[in-house]
Amino acid sequence: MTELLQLRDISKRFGGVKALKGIDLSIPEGTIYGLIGPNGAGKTTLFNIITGMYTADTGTRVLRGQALPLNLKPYEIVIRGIARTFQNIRLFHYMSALENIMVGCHRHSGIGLFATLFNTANARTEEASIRARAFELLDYVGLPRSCASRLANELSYGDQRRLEIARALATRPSLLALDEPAAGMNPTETEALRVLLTRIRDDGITVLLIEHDVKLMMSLCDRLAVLDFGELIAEGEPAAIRQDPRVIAAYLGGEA
Ligand SMILES: Nc1ncnc2c1ncn2[C@@H]1O[C@H](COP(=O)(O)OP(=O)(O)OP(=O)(O)O)[C@@H](O)[C@H]1O
Repeated sequence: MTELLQLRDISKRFGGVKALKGIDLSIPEGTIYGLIGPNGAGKTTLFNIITGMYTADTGTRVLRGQALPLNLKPYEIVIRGIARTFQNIRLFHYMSALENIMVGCHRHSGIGLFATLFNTANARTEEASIRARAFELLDYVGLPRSCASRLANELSYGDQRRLEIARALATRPSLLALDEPAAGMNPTETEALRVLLTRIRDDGITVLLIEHDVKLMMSLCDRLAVLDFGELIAEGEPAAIRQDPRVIAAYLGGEA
């Protein structure tokens, strides 16, 4: 399996708290990869380092063989191919669903300020192709066309989560990073999420997620990394993780 993202010796300290202690991790291309562990284990910190929200104190990140310097800003990480969603949905609430997706598509737009301001023929053609791509993504994540013109904050919770995924996909990432995507979802929405994430993986986009729903993670993920007190205590396929004594002691208890 080809490695998409390699992390080496990633550490992060907040004052006296060692949130991450020299994490080595490789995410293989074409997998759904899960981060699990008890509260305070360091999952969010690692996720935020991968997506550029936090700067690690030590370590290296390599995406498809290209170094991602630790001081890159979140938007620079997006440009290099890692897009994310947030635990607390962060859509542009007073823009339509379609416009939210179009914002993501603009990262690939080659049209400059002059063309945009003067609405040149090139700008109009580009705008039309961005709109068409946004409609494709709306369909892809399973949102009905009737959602396109509705304000993002008028959509149901599950649909807003789908819209966030569509906006992230619009940046054409090689790694889609999802922070607790099933939080607050009902069982029907969770099942639909599982189908969508499997499809995204099958279409060639690697998926990284943090999620507290252990049953979902065990059945959805191809591989899991387990953190505890800032250390990686286990890594592998769910079947092996479920039986790992350290994981059972630290996290799974009777849940596996
Ligand atoms: N911004 C911060 N400032 C200070 N301490 C922090 C900060 N972020 C995280 N920590 C501390 O770092 C440790 C790891 O926290 P982190 O949020 O990464 O864990 P987590 O595994 O995501 O937990 P949870 O499942 O509860 O979200 C904890 O001790 C936490 O209190």
